[in-house]
Amino acid sequence: MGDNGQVSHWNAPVAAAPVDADVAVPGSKSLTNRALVLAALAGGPSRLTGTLRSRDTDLMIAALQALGTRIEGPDGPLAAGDTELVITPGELRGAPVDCGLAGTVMRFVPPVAALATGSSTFDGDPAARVRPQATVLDALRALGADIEGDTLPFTVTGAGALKGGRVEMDASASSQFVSGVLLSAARFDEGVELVHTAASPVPSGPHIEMTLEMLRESGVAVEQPTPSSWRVAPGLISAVDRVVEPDLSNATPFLAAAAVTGGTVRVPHWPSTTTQPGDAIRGILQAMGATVTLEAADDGSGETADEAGHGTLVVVGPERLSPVEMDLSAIGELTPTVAALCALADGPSRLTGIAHLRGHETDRLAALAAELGAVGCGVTELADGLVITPDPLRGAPWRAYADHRMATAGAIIGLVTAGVEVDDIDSTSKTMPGFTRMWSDMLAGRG
Ligand SMILES: O=C(O)C1=C[C@@H](OP(=O)(O)O)[C@@H](O)[C@H](O)C1
Ligand SMILES: C=C(OP(=O)(O)O)C(=O)O
Repeated sequence: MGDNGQVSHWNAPVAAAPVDADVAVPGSKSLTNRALVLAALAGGPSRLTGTLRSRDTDLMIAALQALGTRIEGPDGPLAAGDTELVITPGELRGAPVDCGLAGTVMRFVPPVAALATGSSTFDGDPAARVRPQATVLDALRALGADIEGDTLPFTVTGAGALKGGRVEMDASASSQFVSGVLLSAARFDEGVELVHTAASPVPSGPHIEMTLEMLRESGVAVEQPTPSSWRVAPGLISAVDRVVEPDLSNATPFLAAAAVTGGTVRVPHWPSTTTQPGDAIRGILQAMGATVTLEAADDGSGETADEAGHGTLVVVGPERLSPVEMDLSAIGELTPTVAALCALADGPSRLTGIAHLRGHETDRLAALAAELGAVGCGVTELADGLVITPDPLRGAPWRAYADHRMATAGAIIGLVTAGVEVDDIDSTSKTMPGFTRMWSDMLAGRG
């Protein structure tokens, strides 16, 4: 659903020819929302450049503003399109928080509210009320917080400080439980020692790496004594200015467009090293037969992508896509794009390790099975994944379930299947409000 509560139908356009386009994608959701939290907890003002402005990041901005943080544009009060932000921490006070459907707001802001003075009531979209939440609230309770409720809506009543210390949790349902606690932990009196108790690793490992890397950039002492435990020392979170990388997960539908039409898509400013899981699309597309290269930026500097720290990612689609067998546990966010690619491959694919996707914006395994099935693809739902057996596809309504990545998966299928009608394309505003314009620009070859 869009911000205005309207559901917007969209006839996914068919590519009349192989795509050939340059596609610049906006900033990363995950980097933006971590940077905002760290800036709100820091010892002084920070500047954020390349900020993603979308529903999820605007909800994070609104939450932190309500809790007492000043967030402004480069020339004063924050305007809707500003991507350069000046963030000045303030005394934290309780306030109502709208999480929308944003996992990062639901899981990263409660620890901040526990450090505030007064009550913060959290709520969100109907679909957010069924997303896993209790793990992070139980951890905060064990660390000294006063919290009523286990799912949205819930109330955190802060006393201006939190004791902290050692806490155990089973974070199998979401890495965001770990990231949420770690991001605020330097401000707890005793810091934190956090232990994940399940035998299998926390999913979405790169997102935890992202948290650790950004904490270190902010001068926070963080250690990982074992693969499933983390220690954050109490201390100052330094104010740092950051430039947000493009959102590589949001680049994947466009790169998939090159792959499924046998065309070419170039994405500029692709980082040569990154903690973003979206970077893994390079290897996936290669395994499926595409040609993938990170070229030096065409900026006259003469530097290689490695020297410059970024380049232009070029994907050239193959004649036929090869099927894949993959454990996607570390990069679950890419599943809807990868599943759409698999539906267009020339043999059965098996995607596993992604049981936690059942707690994403929707149960993505059930949703992908239903929608790929509706357009004629053979799909078997596993407890932790999907077996996708391609068959000739036909047009049909494609339900997005308020999930931005389900909507973009429908767009990929629609490139090569006439009559795919996405019921709620506005759901893409969660992380990419300009999606339909970017998609038609890509099809028109406008970079
Ligand atoms: O920390 C983050 O920014 C995210 C972590 C992942 O969550 P899960 O571990 O719940 O999959 C990912 O899927 C989500 O889109 C963003
Ligand atoms: C799982 C996702 O989002 P969230 O941050 O809301 O968990 C996602 O964007 O794929």
